[in-house]
Amino acid sequence: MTILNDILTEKKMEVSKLKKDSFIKGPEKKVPTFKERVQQSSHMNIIAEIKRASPSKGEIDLGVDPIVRAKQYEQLGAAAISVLTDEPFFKGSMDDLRLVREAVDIPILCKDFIIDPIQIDFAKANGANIILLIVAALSQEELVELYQYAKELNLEVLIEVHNEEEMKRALGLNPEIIGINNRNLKSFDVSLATTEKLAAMISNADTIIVSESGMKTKANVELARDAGAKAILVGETFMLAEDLAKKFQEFQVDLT
Ligand SMILES: O=C(O)c1ccccc1NCC(=O)[C@H](O)[C@H](O)COP(=O)(O)O
Repeated sequence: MTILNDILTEKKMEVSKLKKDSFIKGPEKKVPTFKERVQQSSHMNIIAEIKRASPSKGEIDLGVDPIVRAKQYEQLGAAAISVLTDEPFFKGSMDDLRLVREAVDIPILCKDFIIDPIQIDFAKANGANIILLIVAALSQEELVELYQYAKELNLEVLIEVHNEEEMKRALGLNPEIIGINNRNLKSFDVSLATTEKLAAMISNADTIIVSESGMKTKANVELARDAGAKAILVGETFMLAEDLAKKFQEFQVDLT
């Protein structure tokens, strides 16, 4: 059993309890799209994550105030904010996402393990602008169905891959945004070589490549940039940074 199997087992139970009619929909906020933010930026676009805990690290910052943290990320120039909404493995919640939505005016990624359209409705009702679809968690049929459903709802979709086979499946959708996750879901090892190897498979220059996980140093970010990434997704390093502003500045490398 991999951690993904464990997470998906939990997720199926969670989904069975979600009821569409019971969602309390917050007021919709008009914010720029992530794609627009990337197109207008000449430096590395940062998706800064609110991450209380993780399977690989355990507790990171259980008591983080999502409103304070989101405002800091926005002020420091984040292109988007990722909110981990999974509770059992990451100690996040949809309440976190809703609070962040009220606090900031930049796009928000609902970082969860989506296996059913009802989760997309739930994410949208709580203010998400971008949803994550993890290729490893879905059959191709499910991936296509969920992708199309999210697009119909005017959501942006970050399609996440870990290896060549998943990249081929993702490319079949001709997606606008592809996330290459550098963390091996079995071993939790992180290797930026994953971004180098998989980014080389993308021939469409308009596809926005997001290099995810394991960004610790400026050299890591430059390597991702040189491989073709226009954006990075950073959790742990920001959550544990002693000087968040300095770390942010270090990661906003020039893209030109
Ligand atoms: O972070 C984990 O331990 C993890 C384990 C299993 C599935 C997903 C996991 N993380 C989700 C993410 O993709 C990361 O939170 C995100 O890319 C940021 O990573 P990092 O900067 O290394 O915290």
